[in-house]
Amino acid sequence: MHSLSSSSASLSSVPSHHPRHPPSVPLPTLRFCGLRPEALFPRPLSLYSSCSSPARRSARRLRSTVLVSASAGNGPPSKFDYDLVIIGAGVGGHGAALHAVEKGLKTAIIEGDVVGGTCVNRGCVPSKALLAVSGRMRELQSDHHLKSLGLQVAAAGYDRQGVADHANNLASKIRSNLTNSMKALGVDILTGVGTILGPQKVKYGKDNIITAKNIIIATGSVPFVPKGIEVDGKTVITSDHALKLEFVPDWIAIVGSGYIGLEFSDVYTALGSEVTFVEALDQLMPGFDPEIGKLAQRVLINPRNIDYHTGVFASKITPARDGKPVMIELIDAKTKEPKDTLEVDAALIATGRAPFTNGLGLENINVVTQRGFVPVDERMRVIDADGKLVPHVYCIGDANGKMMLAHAASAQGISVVEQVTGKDHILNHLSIPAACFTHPEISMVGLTEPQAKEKADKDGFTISVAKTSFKANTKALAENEGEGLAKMIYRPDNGEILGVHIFGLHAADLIHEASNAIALGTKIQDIKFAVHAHPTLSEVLDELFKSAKVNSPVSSPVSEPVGV
Ligand SMILES: Cc1cc2nc3c(=O)[nH]c(=O)nc-3n(C[C@H](O)[C@H](O)[C@H](O)COP(=O)(O)OP(=O)(O)OC[C@H]3O[C@@H](n4cnc5c(N)ncnc54)[C@H](O)[C@@H]3O)c2cc1C
Ligand SMILES: NC(=O)c1ccc[n+]([C@@H]2O[C@H](COP(=O)([O-])OP(=O)(O)OC[C@H]3O[C@@H](n4cnc5c(N)ncnc54)[C@H](O)[C@@H]3O)[C@@H](O)[C@H]2O)c1
Repeated sequence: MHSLSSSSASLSSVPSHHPRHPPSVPLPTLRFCGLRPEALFPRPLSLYSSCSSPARRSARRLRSTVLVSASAGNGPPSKFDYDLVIIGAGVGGHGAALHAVEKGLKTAIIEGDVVGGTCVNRGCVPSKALLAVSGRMRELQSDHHLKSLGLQVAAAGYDRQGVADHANNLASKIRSNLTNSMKALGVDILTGVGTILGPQKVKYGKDNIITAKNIIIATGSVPFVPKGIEVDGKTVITSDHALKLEFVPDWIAIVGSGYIGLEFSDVYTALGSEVTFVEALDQLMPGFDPEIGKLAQRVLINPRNIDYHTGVFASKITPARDGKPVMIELIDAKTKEPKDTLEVDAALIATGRAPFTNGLGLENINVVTQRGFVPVDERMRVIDADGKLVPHVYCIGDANGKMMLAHAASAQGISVVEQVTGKDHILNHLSIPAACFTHPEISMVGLTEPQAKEKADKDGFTISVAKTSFKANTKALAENEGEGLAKMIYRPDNGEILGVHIFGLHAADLIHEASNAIALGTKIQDIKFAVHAHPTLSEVLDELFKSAKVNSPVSSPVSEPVGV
C-alpha cells in the first residue's frame, strides 16, 4: 500500500515499451458465421454492447443472406471477396464494421497489432480507469469536502500495482467485448499488417491477397514526439507508457497541456506527484473556450501541486541516467532563445498525436499524405496527389486528422457505410461533443466564443452568450459540487445553438443534450420547453436554454394533448 508520501517504485524495475507493430504472425483468420453466435460469446458491454439489440439481431439474419449471395444488400453476387475491407480494428474500424454488417455488407477487418487500437488499449479506456481512481482519491483526500458532508475517513492510500491492474484489466475486458461483438456478427477479423496494393486490392500478413468493393483506411495514430526529445519509456514517456502506471514519480514534467496532459495531471497529482506543465502557447489548455480554460485553471491547476511554464518549447529532453535526473531545456516559443533548464524525476510527452500510415501502400493509389494525414473530403473519400477522389477508398478516424476522438472515428465509419450502401451522408463535425475527464470534467460541442465571433463577423450575424452556474443547481449542491459553469453561444435572431461548453460535475454526460440538439437542428425556443427531472444536474442545461433571449417564435407545437 502506498501512502501519498511514500516513495515510488524503483525506476530500474520499469520494463521498456514494446514495439507498436510486432512482425505480423500468420495467425488463422478468426471467422464466425454460426447461426447463434451470441450463445458462445458473452454479451458485450457499454460502447460495444449493441450485439443483442433488435437491430443487431436483424443484422445477424441479414448476414446469413449475405454469405449466400456474397454481395451488398440485394444486388447481384459480388465479384469481390468482400463488399467492405477495413484496415485497422480500432474504434473507427469497429464502428464501421458493425454498421456494415447491419447493412448486409460482407465485411472483413484487418488488424496488424491488437484489436481495439489506441482507444481500448492505449487511450480512452485505460486512462478513464486511472481517472476513476484519481476521482475517488481526490474525494477521500478532501477534508473540507468530506466534513461538509458530515463524513470522516481515515487517511487515503493506494496500491500502485492494484491501480495499474484496474486499467489493464478494463482494457482487456473491453478488447474482448469488442472482438466478440465483431465475431458474433460475422465480421472476418484478419490478422496482419494491411497494405493497399491497388484499387480494390489489399494484402494482409505475409502474402494474403483479398479484393474488396470498398476499402476504409482506419489506421489511427501514435504519440507525436517533437525533435530533440529522447523517449526511453522509463523516465521520459508518452501516454502509451504512462497508462501502465509502472511508477509514480515524485516530480513529473508534463510537456503539453492539451487533453492528455490535463487528464494525466489529474491522475498524477491525486496519486501524490508534483507536476510541472511545459506549454508552447501563451496559456494553458489553449484548445478550450478561453473562459472555461480560465475557470479550469482556477480549479484544476492553481490549488493543486502544479506549476507551469507557458510560451516555451521543450527543445531538448534527456532521460535520467548515471544518477542524473531528467533534463529539460526550455526555449522561448517565439524568439527561440534559451529560457530555463528543468531537472525532474520524469517527463510525460503529451504534445499531440501523429497519424499512422506506415506500410499502408498509399503510393500504390497515388496518395500523398499531408503532414502525415490522409487527405479526405467531407465524405471521408480519399483524395489523391492530383486532387482527384480515389474511387472506393475512404479514410476515417485519427488517420485523417479531422477530429481525433474515438466517437468521431466511429461516426465517420458509419457515415461511410451509409454512403457505400446508397445513402448520401455528411457528418456534421460541429455536432460532435468532446470531453476531458478531469475532476470536475470539461465538455464542449461546436464553436468556442472567439470562433463563433469570427464566424458571425464573416457571415454577418450577431451572437449572444448565456451562462448558468452549478451553484444554482440543487443536485450539484447536494453533492457539494457547486463549482461549475455552463455556457452557450447562440444566435439570438433564430435560436441556433453555435456552441456549448460545460465545466463541472459530470460535464461529459451533460453535453449530449446540447450536441443532440445541434445534430438534429433543434432550436433554443423549442428545446427550452422540454421538461427535466428535478433535482438533476441536467437542470443546468434546462436553465441555460431558458435564460437565452431568442427573438424567434417556437417553430412547431412542442407538446400534443395526447392521452390527457
Ligand atoms: C491517452 C489517450 C486518451 C484518450 N482518451 C479519449 C477519450 O476519452 N475519448 C475519446 O473520444 N478519445 C480519446 N482518445 C483518442 C482516441 O483514442 C482516438 O481518437 C481513437 O482511438 C482513434 O480511433 P481510430 O480507429 O482512428 O484509430 P486507432 O484506435 O489508433 O486504431 C487504429 C488501428 O489500426 C491498426 N493499424 C495501423 N496500421 C495498420 C495496417 N497497415 N494494417 C493493419 N492494422 C493497422 C492499429 O494497430 C490500430 O489497432 C485518447 C487517446 C489517448 C492517446
Ligand atoms: N478525453 C479525450 O477525449 C481525450 C483524452 C486524451 C487524448 N485525446 C485525443 O488525443 C489527441 C492528442 O492529445 P494531446 O493532449 O497529446 O494533444 P493536444 O493537441 O490536445 O495538446 C498538445 C499540447 O501540446 C503543446 N505542445 C506541442 N508541442 C510542444 C512542445 N514542444 N513544447 C511544449 N508544448 C508543446 C500544444 O500547444 C498543445 O497545447 C487529442 O487530439 C485528443 O483529441 C482525447
